[in-house]
Amino acid sequence: MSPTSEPTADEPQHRSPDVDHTNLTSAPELTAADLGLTFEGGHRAIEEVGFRIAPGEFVSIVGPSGCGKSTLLRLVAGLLTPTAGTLDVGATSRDEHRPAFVFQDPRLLPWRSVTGNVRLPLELLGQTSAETAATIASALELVGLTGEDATKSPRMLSGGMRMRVSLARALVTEPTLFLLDEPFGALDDIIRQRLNEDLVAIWQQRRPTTLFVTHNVSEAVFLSQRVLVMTPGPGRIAAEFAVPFEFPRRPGLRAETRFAELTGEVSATLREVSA
Ligand SMILES: Nc1ncnc2c1ncn2[C@@H]1O[C@H](COP(=O)(O)OP(=O)(O)OP(=O)(O)O)[C@@H](O)[C@H]1O
Repeated sequence: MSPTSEPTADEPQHRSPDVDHTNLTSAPELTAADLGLTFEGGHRAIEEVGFRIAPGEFVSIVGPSGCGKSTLLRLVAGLLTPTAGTLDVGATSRDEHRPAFVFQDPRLLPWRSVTGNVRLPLELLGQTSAETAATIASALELVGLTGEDATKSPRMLSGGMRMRVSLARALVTEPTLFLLDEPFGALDDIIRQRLNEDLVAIWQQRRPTTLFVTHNVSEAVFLSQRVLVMTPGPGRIAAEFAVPFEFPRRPGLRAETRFAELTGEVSATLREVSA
């Protein structure tokens, strides 16, 4: 564990021989220094947040409820503007990095089929149905949905499948910056674990710079190269943990002593900062 308020990530340190680094040229580096956000009305959500996230890195953020995790993600997405400090997403325009956001609620349009939902971001980019067919098929395959699923209406799908559609819709534009806000929080344990395994595989294949917010420490450790722990609001980054496990992450990792030990350490720190 290392307390951190300044940018500390060191890209080579997080490189793993088991991970494909070939797509890293387009993924952004994220740097924050003394970052703060005070909402209108005076509520300080986060303050003095500092980090450096390497291009293509997978970082999870854990912290007590209300500590500002979603606020931090919204700042990185450009949905909020910092009221203090600096945040650099490695480009003058966030569009350059095609950011994609996934929320706990899949937010599918009920009147559109699975394909129609996944096509939406491409339509917003002005692409026609003929142009998008192959891209949509590839996004659906990436998240484990079949051609038969593609024709279904969202109401015919389980919660886990709806989340797969939400992931496909986010991935269809091939984002280089991937932001996920507690996406699997409403799912049962087994479905959640499968989606975790699939998400790691997708990240390995595409290598977007990824920020993942979760309340679940075990999920954070399973997925990430690094876990940041935030204090209660106004949130700061109190500690960070490097996750040294090789990729791909196998389901059996969760049963290993080294996994339990690291999860225990992160949980203990979270309890400490929350006390
Ligand atoms: N638009 C807003 N105006 C004022 N305060 C807000 C606004 N949005 C969020 N907050 C407050 O800012 C703080 C941080 O909220 P945020 O949603 O970022 O926390 P969080 O860590 O993601 O919470 P949770 O884990 O419960 O989802 C909370 O106290 C919240 O009530």
